[in-house]
Formats: sequence, structure tokens, C-alpha cells
Amino acid sequence: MGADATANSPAAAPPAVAVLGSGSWGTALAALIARNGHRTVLWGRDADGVAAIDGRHENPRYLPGIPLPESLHATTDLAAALRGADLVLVVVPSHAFAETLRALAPHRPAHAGVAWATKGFEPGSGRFLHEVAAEVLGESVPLAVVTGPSFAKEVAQGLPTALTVHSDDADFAQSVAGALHGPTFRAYTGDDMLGAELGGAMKNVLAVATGVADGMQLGLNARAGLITRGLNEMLRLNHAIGGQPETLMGLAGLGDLVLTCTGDLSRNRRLGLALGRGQSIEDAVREIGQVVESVQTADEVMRQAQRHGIELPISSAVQAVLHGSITPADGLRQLLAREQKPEYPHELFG
Ligand SMILES: NC(=O)C1=CN([C@@H]2O[C@H](COP(=O)(O)OP(=O)(O)OC[C@H]3O[C@@H](n4cnc5c(N)ncnc54)[C@H](OP(=O)(O)O)[C@@H]3O)[C@@H](O)[C@H]2O)C=CC1
Ligand SMILES: O=C(CO)COP(=O)(O)O
Repeated sequence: MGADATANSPAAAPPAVAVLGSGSWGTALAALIARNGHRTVLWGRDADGVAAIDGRHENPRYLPGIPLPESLHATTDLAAALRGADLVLVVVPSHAFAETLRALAPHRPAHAGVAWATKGFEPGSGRFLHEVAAEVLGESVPLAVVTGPSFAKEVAQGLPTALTVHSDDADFAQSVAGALHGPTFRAYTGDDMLGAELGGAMKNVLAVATGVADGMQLGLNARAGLITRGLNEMLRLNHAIGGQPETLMGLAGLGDLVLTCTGDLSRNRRLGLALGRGQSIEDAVREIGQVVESVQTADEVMRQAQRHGIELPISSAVQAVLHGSITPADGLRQLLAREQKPEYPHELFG
């Protein structure tokens, strides 16, 4: 039997990772990757928060009381965070996505691909984030989206989680998934960035709808009906834009929809609950005190729907409620008054 050529060669060092965005999700993912043994640097813009992560190994504003690994370093210096990185993971809100990419571009090591765990579209244009990334970074840079049902707090606590990494570049998807995958974290891969981004964006809007229904105490039947008809809205828009249906039936769609529509850790669901109980959107967003992506995403989902001539009654009602042009009770009346019809009038899985 021949000798194993790799037996005596040193193991390749795991890729060094720069995580950009030190809110709850960026911190949780950076902690996960550091615990997996990667050299990990977290960049944030808030000097006090960064100092606490780097010095006390805690993010007191976004993940209070959860110990972070000592091996995780944090900095406000973007160039320093990116120095020596083999992989960049962007985890800022969607409204800061393009500006963060423009800021990182001059400092990105030439071989480092860029992934993001941001959910939403570019506000104002409705562009998919992979379109923004390709334009800012260039077509040759490996790109990937990280998405799926994953509350930051639970990931930071080491609770079991599964998510998915989609990229046109299978090797890059594998490398990003490899950095995330660990004893309590399963990272799957796929090649459908369109579907994956659509699912992650739309579920935030639909979580507001179920939150509103629960806030109005409409019952468990209403919640299940909204989740399922919400999935139908996702599938129909996904079909129109050319995403793969199985992506929406997996972690990036159904999985995240169920989590966000039913889990009270969701900020989008909590916004809906508050609106359903009669609170104003301004007060609700202030009380939540973190990013609530649906506020902008509802407009961009409807922009996509109009572009493709697709009717999305639940998403449209959420948009109107978020703009204050109808009350939650009006939204409910509108949905219940719609004509009776087949559950699946069109071919979605062909
Ligand atoms: N939290 C979660 O469980 C999950 C979140 N996501 C997605 O991750 C993305 C980030 O959300 P999340 O971490 O939860 O949000 P948080 O509200 O927890 O934190 C937002 C972070 O973004 C920073 N930020 C805001 N604007 C800018 C900017 N212009 N430039 C740089 N940094 C900025 C904030 O900095 P500062 O504190 O200085 O304001 C803060 O560090 C969202 O798209 C969200 O949908 C996806 C999956 C799970
Ligand atoms: O995306 C998330 C879970 O997968 C987090 O949801 P919220 O942004 O509604 O908190």
C-alpha cells in the first residue's frame, strides 16, 4: 500500500476571517467562527462597543451577559480588520450594505471573497445585495450569501442552529460554510443567490403580518394561514424572478419564515405584535432599539412585485400598515374580503 502523501504535511491553517458589523448578528457569527478556531477580527464603528468586545469579551449593548471567546479581536480600524483576511463576512444592516462594501473594497486582500449575512434589498433601488456587491467589488470577486433561521442570541449561546450559504462559486460557498460549521452549527450550501436573498428579505415582511395577527389576538389558525399564504407569496415572486423553488422550501425560505413568524426573539415579529396591539410604529421601533429590516424591505418587496406584475396581498397590506395608510384592522378586512380562488393557480414547481 502506498504512503499517504498528506500524512506528514502540516495541516493548512484555517482561513482568517474579517467580520464587518458589530451588532448582534455580526458579533454572534464572529464568536462562532472564532470558536471554530479561525483567526477572527470583528470590525465595528462604535468605539465603546468594540472596546468591550476586545477587552471584556462581551457585547453589552447587543448581546448582554453572553461571554465571547477570548480569541475574538475587535477593532474600529477597517484596514486593520481586513489585513491578512482570507474571507470577509459583512453583517451590517441593508441600509449600510453598499457604503460598507465601498469602504472595504480598497483594503480587501486580492484573494479574499466576500460573503454577507445581511437580509434585505438595497433601499431605494430594490436591487438584490449580490447585484450591489458585484457592481461595487467587480464580477471576479467570489460572493456568497449566508441566510436561514438563526437568532443571534441563540447562536452566541451555542444552541443548535442550521443555515445555508449560497454562491455561484461552489468552492467559495464551501469555504464560507466550513468557517461556520461546527459542533452545534450546521452550515449547508447551495447555488441560488436570488432565491436565498429573496427568502431572507421577504420573511421579515411576513413576520410583521403574523405579529400583527397575534397582537390582535386573531388566534392560531390565522397565524398558520398567514405563514402558509406568506410562503405562497414568496414562491410566486421567486418563480417570477427565476429563483429555485426548493430554496424557498428550505432553510432560506420556509425555515426562516417559521422562525421569524413564531419566535418572539424576532424584531420584525415584535414590531407586528406592537402594531396589532395599537402601538405606533415610531414607538415600537424605538422600543425594539435594533435593526427592523421590514420597515424598508416592505417597500422593496412591493417594488419587485410591481416590476414582475405579481400580486402579493399580505406583503402589500404590511407595507400599507407600516406607512400608516391603513390600520391593522383595515388590513385584516382587506385580506378576508378577497375573492375565493384555487390555492395554487399557477405552476410554481415546474
Ligand atoms: N440579529 C439576528 O438574529 C439576525 C440578523 N440578521 C441580519 O443581519 C443584519 C444586521 O442586523 P443585526 O446585527 O441583527 O442588527 P443590530 O441592530 O443588532 O446591529 C446593527 C449593527 O449595525 C451597525 N450599523 C448601523 N449602521 C451602520 C453603518 N452605516 N455602518 C456600519 N455599521 C452600521 C450598528 O452600529 P451602531 O451600534 O454603532 O449603531 C450595529 O453594530 C440585518 O440585515 C439583519 O436582518 C440575519 C440573521 C439573524
Ligand atoms: O433573521 C433573523 C432570524 O433568522 C432575525 O429576525 P429579526 O430581524 O426579525 O429579529
